[in-house]
Amino acid sequence: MDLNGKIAVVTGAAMGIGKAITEILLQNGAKVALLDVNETAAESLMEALNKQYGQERTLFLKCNVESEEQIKAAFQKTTETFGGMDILCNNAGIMNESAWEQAVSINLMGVIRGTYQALEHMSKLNGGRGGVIINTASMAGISPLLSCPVYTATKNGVVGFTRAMAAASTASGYGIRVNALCPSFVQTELLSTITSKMGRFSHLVDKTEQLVEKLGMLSVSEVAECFLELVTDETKNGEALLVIPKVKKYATFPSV
Ligand SMILES: NC(=O)C1=CN([C@@H]2O[C@H](COP(=O)(O)OP(=O)(O)OC[C@H]3O[C@@H](n4cnc5c(N)ncnc54)[C@H](O)[C@@H]3O)[C@@H](O)[C@H]2O)C=CC1
Ligand SMILES: CCCCCC(=O)CC\C=C/C=C/C=C/[C@@H](O)[C@@H](O)CCCC(=O)O
Repeated sequence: MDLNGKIAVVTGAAMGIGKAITEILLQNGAKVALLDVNETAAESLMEALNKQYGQERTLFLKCNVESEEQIKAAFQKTTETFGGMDILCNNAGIMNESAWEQAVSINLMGVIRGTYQALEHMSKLNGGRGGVIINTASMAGISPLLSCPVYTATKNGVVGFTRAMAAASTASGYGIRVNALCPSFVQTELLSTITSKMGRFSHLVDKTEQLVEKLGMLSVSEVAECFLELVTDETKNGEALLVIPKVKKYATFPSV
């Protein structure tokens, strides 16, 4: 898929991995709607992006992925402004084992809400052009993180939802590919604040820090490069791409 002139929506776009994904989309010629709850971070990012790429290439929309209404309104505004929707990255996520219901609502239900609303604009069955949806899962969606059982569950859910939606899309003729991005630890604010968010598993923080030490840390741009591969390679559908420092590998699952 050639990204030039394509229209993309990224959730959780103001910081971290979402910001890097937004930047790589812009570098490759796409227009991007940035959705986020953090207006302050988004506004300073928008100022920089407008200078670099021009005001007509980006749009910030305040949107909490916990709200179906807000997602619906944001996608409608994107379509009205740019003339359609070709790419969705469901990226917004948190790690908080204390506020675990909110983690499920953002990390898993937010991906489902985003995907279902996107079908209204992207599915060929609804007059859309088709396209691609990339869900930011995690390595924890394939291999469990003992300090974060709920986070692990949400990311396993995202991988399962991605694989089933890809098959449903093919069988239904939506014309949409659906893939999951599964990075190991990435240098972002989410990772730098984990110690205060492990709730009842705080005593296991050392084990996670040892794992970070052992696996190493990815930069957001390394993750964005892998996102780009999943978007542009039209042979990829229903894939979970595992990204670890110096390792990039498509996950395999037992077939029954
Ligand atoms: N940092 C890491 O080590 C890894 C992160 N991930 C996943 O990558 C995604 C992005 O994480 P990071 O960039 O690390 O986090 P981050 O905390 O740096 O950025 C997350 C962004 O999402 C936004 N956000 C949070 N809740 C939201 C909501 N309800 N609605 C809309 N926007 C919301 C935040 O305002 C922020 O701009 C998450 O899904 C995370 O689980 C996956 C693997 C590793
Ligand atoms: C602490 C929450 C941070 C959330 C950010 C992420 O999504 C990062 C997830 C990254 C990696 C997960 C790896 C899990 C690995 C384990 O299942 C296991 O393979 C490790 C074995 C133990 C060891 O080798 O020490």
